Amino acid sequence: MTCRRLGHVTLPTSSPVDDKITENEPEFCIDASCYGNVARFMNHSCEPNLFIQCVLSDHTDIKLARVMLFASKKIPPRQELTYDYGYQVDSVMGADGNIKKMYCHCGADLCRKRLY
Ligand SMILES: C[S@@+](CC[C@H](N)C(=O)[O-])C[C@H]1O[C@@H](n2cnc3c(N)ncnc32)[C@H](O)[C@@H]1O
Repeated sequence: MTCRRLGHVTLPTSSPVDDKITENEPEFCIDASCYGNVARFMNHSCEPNLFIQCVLSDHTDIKLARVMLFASKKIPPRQELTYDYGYQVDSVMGADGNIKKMYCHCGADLCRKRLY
């Protein structure tokens, strides 16, 4: 099964002795291809009005933190909610092993031009 990311969320690895997981590799990703909530419709922007944060609420397992979005500025009514997906350019590989590119259309003045 391929893993389609809603956002690039990196959580700490479970154990330093787990040699399958490197320090910079996320252990989990959010896959909204089959199921999701309204957040699956939020687009990326290089100048977003939301930021993403992992939050612990009713337990202390950092691996199962809730991924929450918070306003980073005052957002007028009817303005699109966006966050920075946080991909590094050239960090996404297709099933064929080739680096995948996705161009950004956020329209921000300081747009980085690539999602990944
Ligand atoms: C979580 S979905 C966002 C909702 C999606 N736009 C829709 O209509 O259902 C993520 C996908 O939206 C598109 N997308 C989101 N932000 C984008 C952006 N700034 N530039 C280009 N494509 C974007 C990409 O295809 C990306 O894989």
